[in-house]
Amino acid sequence: MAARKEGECCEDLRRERAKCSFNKEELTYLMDGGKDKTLHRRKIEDIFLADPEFLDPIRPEYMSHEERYNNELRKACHMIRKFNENEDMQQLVGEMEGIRSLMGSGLGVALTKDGNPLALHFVMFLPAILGQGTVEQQGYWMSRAWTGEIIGTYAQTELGHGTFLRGLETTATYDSNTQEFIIHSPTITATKWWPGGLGKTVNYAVVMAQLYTQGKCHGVHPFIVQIRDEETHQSMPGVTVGEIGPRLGMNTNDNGFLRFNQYRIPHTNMLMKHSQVLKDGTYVKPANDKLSYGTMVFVRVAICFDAYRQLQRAVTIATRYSAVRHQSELVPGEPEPQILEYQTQQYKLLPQIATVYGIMFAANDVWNTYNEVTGNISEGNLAYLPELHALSCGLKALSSTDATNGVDVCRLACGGHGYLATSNLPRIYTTTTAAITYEGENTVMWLQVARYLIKSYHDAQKGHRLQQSVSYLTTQSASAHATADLSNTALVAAYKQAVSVMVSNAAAHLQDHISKGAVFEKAWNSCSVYLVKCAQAHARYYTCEKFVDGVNRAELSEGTRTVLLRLCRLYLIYHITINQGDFLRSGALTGGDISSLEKEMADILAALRPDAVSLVDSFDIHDRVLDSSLGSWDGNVYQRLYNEALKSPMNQTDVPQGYYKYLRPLMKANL
Ligand SMILES: CCC/C=C/C(=O)SCCNC(=O)CCNC(=O)[C@H](O)C(C)(C)COP(=O)([O-])OP(=O)([O-])OC[C@H]1O[C@@H](n2cnc3c(N)ncnc32)[C@H](O)[C@@H]1OP(=O)([O-])[O-]
Ligand SMILES: Cc1cc2nc3c(=O)[nH]c(=O)nc-3n(C[C@H](O)[C@H](O)[C@H](O)COP(=O)(O)OP(=O)(O)OC[C@H]3O[C@@H](n4cnc5c(N)ncnc54)[C@H](O)[C@@H]3O)c2cc1C
Repeated sequence: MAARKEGECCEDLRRERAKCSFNKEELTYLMDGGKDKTLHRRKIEDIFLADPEFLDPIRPEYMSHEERYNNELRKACHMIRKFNENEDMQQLVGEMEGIRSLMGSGLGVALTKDGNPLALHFVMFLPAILGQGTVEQQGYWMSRAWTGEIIGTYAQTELGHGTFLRGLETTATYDSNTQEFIIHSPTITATKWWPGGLGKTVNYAVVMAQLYTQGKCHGVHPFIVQIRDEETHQSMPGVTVGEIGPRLGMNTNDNGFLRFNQYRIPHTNMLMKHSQVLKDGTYVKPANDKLSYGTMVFVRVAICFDAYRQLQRAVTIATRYSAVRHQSELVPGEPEPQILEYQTQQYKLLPQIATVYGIMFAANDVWNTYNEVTGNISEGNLAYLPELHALSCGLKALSSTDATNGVDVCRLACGGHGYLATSNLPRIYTTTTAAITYEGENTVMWLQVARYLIKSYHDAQKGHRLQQSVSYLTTQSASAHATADLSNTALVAAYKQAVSVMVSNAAAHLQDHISKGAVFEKAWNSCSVYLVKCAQAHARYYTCEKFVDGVNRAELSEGTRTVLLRLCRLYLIYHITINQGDFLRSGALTGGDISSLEKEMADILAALRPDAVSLVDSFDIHDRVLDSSLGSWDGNVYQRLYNEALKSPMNQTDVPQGYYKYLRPLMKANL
């Protein structure tokens, strides 16, 4: 694939690549999950990227809002048609996992650029049917939805409530006479607001609504609701639906609004895997009333994968650019160095490369936990649901925050050119930062993790056995740092000790407020800034541990292991130095330890510097997926920037219309 590997590259990048100390392909295989998967991914990329239908007539930034939507919808539909019409393709792409990559942060970002109008159909509508529907419901709805005969979204958030699900106002009232549910939006704040694809694309939605039957409310439940006519695509009588207007990014996801006026749907449209309403209106409770939140748990895990893939793209662009860009003087009189020579630039970029691996190892672990726990749930064992909930909230929040901050660091690391749309860093940023808000706003996610930590801490005090991810909360009094040991194992132990002491302090603060007369909830709010810090420290510890385990377990040649161990070590030290107060206050590390680690970090930056470009090359991101004038394989940065500028519609005429209309009358006013 010329754009990825064989193309001529500039002298700077050629020299960088010649310095590589490890086997790049090994790291590519590790990230993909094996050589076969890498070859498979490349084959799919070749097929889809060779298809001219996925090219844009002009840069989307130059199109109107509606033109952009139509352009992405055209490509999204072509993608599905290409997938459906060809059995080989279906086998090649693979089922859910493959189609999600076409829709999302893998190849998807090269095919549809600023949000795919069909994304929610695959990312949430189908998973909601699979996770919340009975076997019969899955059979009926999946066969229609899989081929695109019907297109759906997930409509939960309302104008008035996104975070607080128990506060949702849309109602689904069962009428046993007609065996129908009546879906209704009683207030303006009950209007569904945000669902992707809802604005103009979908004709169905999984609607989350307060279930009323036999005069009693049973909380939020999922219903399949037809929004638009299957023939005319007009909104159904009793349904008002539209698009919510321009957003910071993801503007072609056509996020929408939706209101219901006493709108009737059949009894069979309540998704009844976990709880049921019998035909006579009797309500049958689920084994756990949070099972109806299951679709969100799934997507939170998926977001961790999106997060590191977006960061991979940003750091590939910024690192290659930093090897091509020369600026200032390091030594007076000598040629201007590559900006990658500056230690401060290395400190911006190399921790982002390490973060990609940290999130990847942790995400793989949470994905395995998700599969295990959901398997247990289907066999009636719900014991590990709280741990899965805490892990998925924590990793979703950590990965989306780290990736967003990291993408912005990469943008800033490219100076002025990073601010240009053609660098693609602005779009990567606006896409990544959305994940901080959607699928559970991050502060709220941290507080869910904190709730689990405090509960577990109290359980430990009572002598109960804790679940694996928090088992360290029983050992906080033991000194993790008895010797001057600063090995990886000792540093992970230091992370554990720091969180453990923080959680114990938080529990004491809570108790203090309660002793002074505060009710638990008020005491909780008074401690919530610190509780969020505990949750963040826990998720960081967890990621560090998975990073160390992941490197130890990976089968790698010596050179490749060395470079990955350096990244792992950088990750461990970097987060200790920026949170050193937690380690010092808990006694997990001394000031002397931190000074040694800071010194070591400087050495690691220098040791990793020669491999920087090869490390991002090993992410194996096709130029079309990077879509950046700064980050291409060949490093031909300046010519690309210039060529892209020439394509601006403003440059198709020498003198703009505005000159004659506004500027000239002003400039010539006194003549
Ligand atoms: C591409 C993507 C596009 C975007 C799509 C979207 O954004 S879609 C829209 C995305 N929208 C969002 O993501 C909305 C975010 N908001 C929410 O998810 C919830 O309202 C909440 C979790 C914040 C609180 O919920 P609440 O007020 O009902 O609960 P509570 O705080 O009173 O806790 C009670 C107990 O329940 C437990 N528990 C809670 N959740 C789960 C779970 N999933 N599983 C298991 N357990 C769970 C909790 O741990 C606690 O246990 P404890 O301690 O008693 O043993
Ligand atoms: C790009 C995008 C796509 C989306 N797609 C969908 C979709 O497809 N389907 C769908 O249903 N929804 C979707 N959403 C909605 C999204 O899930 C919600 O916006 C999100 O859950 C946050 O809820 P909110 O907007 O009500 O924020 P709020 O809860 O109002 O948050 C505002 C502030 O209040 C704080 N806050 C709120 N509650 C608490 C608390 N208990 N403790 C401490 N602080 C608190 C938050 O931390 C935040 O700082 C999307 C949103 C975006 C931005």
